[in-house]
Amino acid sequence: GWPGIIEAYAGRVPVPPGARIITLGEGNTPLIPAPHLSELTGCTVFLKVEGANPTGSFKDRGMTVAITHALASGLRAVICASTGNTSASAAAYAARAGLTCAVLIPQGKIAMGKLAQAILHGARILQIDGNFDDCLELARKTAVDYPVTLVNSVNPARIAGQKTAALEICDVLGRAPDVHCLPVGNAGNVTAYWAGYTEYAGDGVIDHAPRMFGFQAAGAAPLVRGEPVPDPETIATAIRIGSPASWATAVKARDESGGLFEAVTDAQILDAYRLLARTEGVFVEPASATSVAGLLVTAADGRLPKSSTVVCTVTGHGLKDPATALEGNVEVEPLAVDPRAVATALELS
Ligand SMILES: Cc1ncc(COP(=O)(O)O)c(/C=C/C(=O)C(=O)O)c1O
Repeated sequence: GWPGIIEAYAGRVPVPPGARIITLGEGNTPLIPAPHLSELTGCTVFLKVEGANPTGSFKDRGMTVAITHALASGLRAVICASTGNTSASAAAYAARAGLTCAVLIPQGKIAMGKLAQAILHGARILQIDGNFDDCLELARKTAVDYPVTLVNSVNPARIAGQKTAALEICDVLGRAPDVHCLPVGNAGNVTAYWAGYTEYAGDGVIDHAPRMFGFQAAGAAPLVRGEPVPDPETIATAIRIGSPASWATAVKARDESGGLFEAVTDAQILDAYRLLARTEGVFVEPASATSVAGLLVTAADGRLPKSSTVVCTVTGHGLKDPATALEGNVEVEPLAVDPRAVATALELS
């Protein structure tokens, strides 16, 4: 069976010699055709469904490596700031490794599914009166002063693990896509994908790397505006980040790939969120739908050439954020108990 990304890509994902590998079988996620999005855009669109990872997001790819290194270092605790998915993943992998996990999250701005994961995995959870950027600053300072390993995506082990999504896409497609769409928050993932694609191009495994199209929520789009956003706001809480830690490498990925960063509105994100679930059968959390919202916008305005082969990474499972799924999307009325009422309500007749 699939051994997890460290073993599957041994030699490309460095771990300390003799280290005990901490894995939950992450990676090897579905790369599925998206016929409806292909029809809408005139492109050949695939979805890289990262919600299929063990804790329901792409973070597991990086966390298996970061926790393997942390365990080998001899330190007994890890720490991370998180909008939710990093903390869920760190908590799971730390639990498996027998390490203590401290997570700093922005008070009141974490989706319930993610909080449930951190709690059940036994993380020590501190809600900070501030945003993600404040949490990250505090986590960084704590890791300097205390014997804890910072496992945010500023940790290179995270990037090394997360690049394997790009490798998998090339291994399955037999080529790189022309364009890769993904949501961008702290910008570790766009950095990691670019690292993976350029590694494979450098090794001659693929002829060319794709153009990287990174999308941010309009209220949290520092890379689009070219300056930090002091008070980022978006319903896509996973990418409610105003000062990406991997700013420089994200800009490098855009420029070297001939790609772009673009902002999409919360309304466009929610439309894509519903469209994905209702036409492609794929339930993702709002931040993940940002990549599809961006695909639709750039296809409509001509920046995405027709007939392109496009991969959209959808980064987290929809179950992470049940509250948003229920908001305004459900007509829940009491129903009479006779079949006629059912048929009428379901418009079966
Ligand atoms: C579902 C989902 N989609 C996209 C992103 C953006 O990735 P990056 O650009 O690499 O940050 C995140 C990020 C989450 C955190 O940053 C965290 O969990 O602390 C996410 O959870």
